[in-house]
Amino acid sequence: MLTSKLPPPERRSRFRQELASGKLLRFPGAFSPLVAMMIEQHRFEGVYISGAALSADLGLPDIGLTTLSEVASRSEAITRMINLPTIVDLDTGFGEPANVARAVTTIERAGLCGCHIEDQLFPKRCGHLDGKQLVSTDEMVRKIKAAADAKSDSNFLMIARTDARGVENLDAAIERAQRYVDAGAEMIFPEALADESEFAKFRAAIDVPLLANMTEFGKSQLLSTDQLSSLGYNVVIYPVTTLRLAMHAIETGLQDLASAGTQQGSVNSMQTRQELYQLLNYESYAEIDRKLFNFKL
Ligand SMILES: C[C@](O)(C(=O)O)[C@H](CC(=O)O)C(=O)O
Ligand SMILES: [Mg+2]
Repeated sequence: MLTSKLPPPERRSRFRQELASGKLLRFPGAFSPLVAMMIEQHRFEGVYISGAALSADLGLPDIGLTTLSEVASRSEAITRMINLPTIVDLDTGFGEPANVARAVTTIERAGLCGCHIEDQLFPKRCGHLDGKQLVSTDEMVRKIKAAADAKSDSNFLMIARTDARGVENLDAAIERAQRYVDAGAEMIFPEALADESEFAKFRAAIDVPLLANMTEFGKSQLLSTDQLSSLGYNVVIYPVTTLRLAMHAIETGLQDLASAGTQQGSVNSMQTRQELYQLLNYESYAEIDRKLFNFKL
């Protein structure tokens, strides 16, 4: 109720333990605190805060237009309402190594368990589009070092994403990832790998935990949790899935309302009032009022 009672250091150390278990941890993306609460209700292991979903929610394309303050405040609002670990997408880190350091500090203070930065040249693109450009390996290494030094909780997870598979090739992506690990990245996010064999090659070459991005309508084959577990991946994100589901449902409902002149035909597809109140834990808020109004000196 109101806010999570789990202090961030405790949440991060629990997350580290889960990660060490070797079990694949599933992180669907949440574009709002309410969606994050539903992800928790459905017993997923964590929540991902996607740059693509966050910018789309603001009506903007995912080309690096959002500010650190916007990302931090949304991340904090989402993290506050759940006990699950949250990981956020910091795009290219909002600038040079010093900006990356400030971004990591800000996000850590917002209570998150980890973040990723990517090796694209600003302005960035969705990792599954053509025409991306990369910064040099040395430049990215400097950003990773700055990020690793900026952490104050050693359990805050620093993830490096490489977009090199789509720009150069798989070997170049592996080479970059190895350099990023040497620079202090504790997990690697290999963006836009094509299929199972590429996921397997990446796993064989890299010693730290790996994150798989199962975004729809992109360049990667959609692999199941069973496939990703047997491939040895540690975290899987479904970054824009909830937003795409919601937007499609909203569109269908609005079309129905416009054509029929009533939403009656869509009521059975809606979350009910009771379901919403349960998710919000409404009853325990009502309890505050009851206690106060029955209070006697
Ligand atoms: C993971 C990602 O960076 C995101 O912002 O969620 C995107 C997802 C997408 O656009 O589908 C990406 O893969 O670049
Ligand atoms: Mg992104």
